[in-house]
Amino acid sequence: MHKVSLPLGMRDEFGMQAYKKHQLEKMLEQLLQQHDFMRIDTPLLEYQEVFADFDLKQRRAYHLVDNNEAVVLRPDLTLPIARFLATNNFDLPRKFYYVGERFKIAKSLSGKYNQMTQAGIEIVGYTSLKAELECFFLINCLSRKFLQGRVRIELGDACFADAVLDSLTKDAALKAAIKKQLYQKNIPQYQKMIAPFVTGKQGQFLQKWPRLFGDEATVLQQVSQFALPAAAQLIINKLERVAHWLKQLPEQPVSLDLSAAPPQTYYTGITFKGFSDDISDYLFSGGRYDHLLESFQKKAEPAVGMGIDLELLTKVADFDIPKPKADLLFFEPEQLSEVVQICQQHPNLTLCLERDLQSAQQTAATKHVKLFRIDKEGKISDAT
Ligand SMILES: N[C@@H](Cc1c[nH]c[nH+]1)C(=O)O
Repeated sequence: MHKVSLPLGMRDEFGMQAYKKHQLEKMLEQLLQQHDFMRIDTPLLEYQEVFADFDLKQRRAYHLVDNNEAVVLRPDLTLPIARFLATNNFDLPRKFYYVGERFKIAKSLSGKYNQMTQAGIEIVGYTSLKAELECFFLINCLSRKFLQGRVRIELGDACFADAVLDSLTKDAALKAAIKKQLYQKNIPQYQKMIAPFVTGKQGQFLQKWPRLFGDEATVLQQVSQFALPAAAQLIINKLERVAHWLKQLPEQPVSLDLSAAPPQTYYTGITFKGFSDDISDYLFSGGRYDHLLESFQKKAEPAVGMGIDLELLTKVADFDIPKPKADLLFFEPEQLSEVVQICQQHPNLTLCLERDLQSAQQTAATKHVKLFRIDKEGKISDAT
């Protein structure tokens, strides 16, 4: 007998949950098509090199070998799209979307699956913050449509930490170590590392930094008390402007987090996450990545994108799932041509496969639907 269990982190999807995810995908696709996004499907398997510059937790990717070349099951969908853009001569700017599987070996006992369906968008070729605003506009649409407007948008900036730390030291290793402790909110270690700087100009800010997250107005008020290095202050000004624009969206809570790690190492500007306070993981995550295409081609292209966790959205989305309830058509095998005609005329009929009429009637009663049969003239009559 063969094994019936699945490899760790894998699952079968079926029934209502699978159907709901598919419906959600269709609705999402409709929204994105309406907003002029073009679909891209890239393969599941890519050369390992595609992900190499950005690590992307390669230790947690599925590594395979194809003709002596190292390949991986894609752990991210943005890098394959960057690879795709570098090899196809598209006129830019342009907006793309995708829906597909990504594979990442989850930490053991985390309860997470290793294969997840992710949807996402990539807006390529725009330097303006309007590209970020389109992401927020879409999050807001989806939040109101599926989550009663409960999605909070949290803003950050991938360059903020460096803008602060560059004013303290040139020591790259020290900067990396401070960031690591800050991002992990490992306060005792963080305090130890910033100790040499607390009497300096940024001292008070450094002490407060790990707690600078939460409602945007509160964080902006707190941060306004510090004299930040010029580069960091410019980022704060930008975040303040964006937060102000964002608040024009209906039912849209906004937060700031100045002490979180950027969700991906390829981000170069504003980063954001969308989550609902009653769910621990985030549903949306994205940012600007103006240098990513340089890994694949000579020319850099400005770009902004976001991933949408379709699994989580399926779990928490609240919407009426259209579930057609079809009546049954009982037929004899020699009536197949009549079946075709009748089904064309009555699209709400589905084939009843029971051998005899009595079993068909029982099935119809159990399913609470009507039963029809085909008479000698090829007409349908009620046989419930
Ligand atoms: N690929 C990113 C999301 C994203 C899309 N575009 C830009 N960022 C992620 O999985 O977190």
